Amino acid sequence: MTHFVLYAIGAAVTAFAILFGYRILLHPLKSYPGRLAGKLTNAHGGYHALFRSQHLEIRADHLRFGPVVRIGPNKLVFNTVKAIRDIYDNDDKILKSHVYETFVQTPGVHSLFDIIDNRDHSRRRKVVGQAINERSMRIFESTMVEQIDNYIELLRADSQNGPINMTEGINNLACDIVGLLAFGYQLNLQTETTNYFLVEGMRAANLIANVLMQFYTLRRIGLTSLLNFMSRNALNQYFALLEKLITTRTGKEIDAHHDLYSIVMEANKDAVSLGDSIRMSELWSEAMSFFPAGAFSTSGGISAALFYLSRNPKCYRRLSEEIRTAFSSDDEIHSGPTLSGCQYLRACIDETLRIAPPVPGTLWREVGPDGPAIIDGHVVPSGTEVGVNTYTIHHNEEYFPHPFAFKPERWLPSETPNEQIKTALEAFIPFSIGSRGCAGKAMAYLESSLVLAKIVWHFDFRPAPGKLGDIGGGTPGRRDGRGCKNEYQLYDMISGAHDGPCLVLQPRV
Ligand code: HEM
Repeated sequence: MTHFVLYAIGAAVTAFAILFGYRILLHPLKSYPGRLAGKLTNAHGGYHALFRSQHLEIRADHLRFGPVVRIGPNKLVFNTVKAIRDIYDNDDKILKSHVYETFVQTPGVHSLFDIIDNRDHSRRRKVVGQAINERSMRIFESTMVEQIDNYIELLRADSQNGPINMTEGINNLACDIVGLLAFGYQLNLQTETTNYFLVEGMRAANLIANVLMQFYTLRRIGLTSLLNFMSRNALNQYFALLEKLITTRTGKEIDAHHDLYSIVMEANKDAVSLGDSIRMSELWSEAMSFFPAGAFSTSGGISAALFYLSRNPKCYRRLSEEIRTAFSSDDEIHSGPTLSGCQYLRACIDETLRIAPPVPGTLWREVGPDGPAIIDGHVVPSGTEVGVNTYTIHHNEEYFPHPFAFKPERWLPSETPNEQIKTALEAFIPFSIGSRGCAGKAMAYLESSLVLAKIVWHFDFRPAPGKLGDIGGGTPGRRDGRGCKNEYQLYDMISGAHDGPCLVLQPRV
């Protein structure tokens, strides 16, 4: 028995020595710079994903090693605009990485986000995209505004009780909106705690999914099944709610709401073949994916905008003046020429999405079987995972001078030379680009614009006094990329988790 154990240990040590030796000395990516731990194993990325700090690590790696870094045995990250185009706008050679399989709960049931095959994806996107494109938003806007108005009234009441940490309320608002869009269902997260477990569960699931994406071997060896078993009570609660959402919705007429269900059911009627229609299981998996994709991201952007506005009085004053001049009453705040004419508002939103991208990580792609692919002049073999880290490129001085300064003016043609704006736009990828870029961009801008315009119209606000006012910023003295008091901290778990800002709000009307 003892001999057997010794042989097993010896065999394992030898196997690892051979594997690590290969990865360092013979691997096709051997000449790329990077940390030794990353070159040896993806556990390195998994570790940083667990601490939600991979975006900070990757930025530090680029500062140390240059524009191309090997951060996993088979992974390269780039930090140039050329690489953005070569990776994310190159469907012939580059696919979504296999690590997106992490999101597939039931084999064969995909959502838009995790379909790997480009043709399958394109078919699905044509249908699902209809629920969140500009046209759909024109119909859905009144439902969205109703939720935002509830939020403003709750804020008004809460503002009497002292400073408010804005993160939770905005997150609940965004989830309530997505619940209505995805299922035509009123989750009431803003006013009740009954369904709150859904948000907490999805946050935990996001963290786990990100760790598994970075260290995919854990999924291969069955960790997902183990985690599902360990969290079976939470999962049962989740499935019970899902069933309720589904039965409530399917119990109503198709056109009872303008939501994903009505849009998909209508599209299915027109489907030429069975392959073109969306199965029920796929529809509901799609609907659930709207929460992390559409709610956590949008709420992250809005919270970050409030953080930066509250700390940059000049920007805050300029935005208030713009909004309060453009709209003489709350009722006037809706989509249309006046809202889209609020250029400073749009500049504030874009500057927030740059400085605190709600999806701050690296969106992994994989060089497909028709490789190699040429990425920023590098010949990258098939099977290699490649990406650009959004947080890092958004803080690359070459494209964004003074990258840690909140400067909405950098997006205004009246104040910044066209050439500089063009350069910035090429490196600006909060929604990613290409065929796999965000399908909900129109919704994200509409929701962010309405929420921010309404908050600024209804309230004066400033950071809470004392320690509360520091919530959301970094901690001076920290040397891990979180040392800046005036930088909104992102905790990368696909969509970035965040906290604060904590504000004192004073109703104006
Ligand atoms: C500020 C808010 C938002 C940001 C920063 C954002 C960002 C992104 C990014 C970076 C991707 C690409 C993900 C990848 O390649 O893995 C993406 C995809 C996606 N987003 Fe958004 N998003 C936002 C809001 C929304 C909203 C409101 C929705 C509506 C439900 C939405 C729905 C989607 C969907 C369905 C995809 C998958 C698209 C595809 O693969 O075809 N997003 N988003």
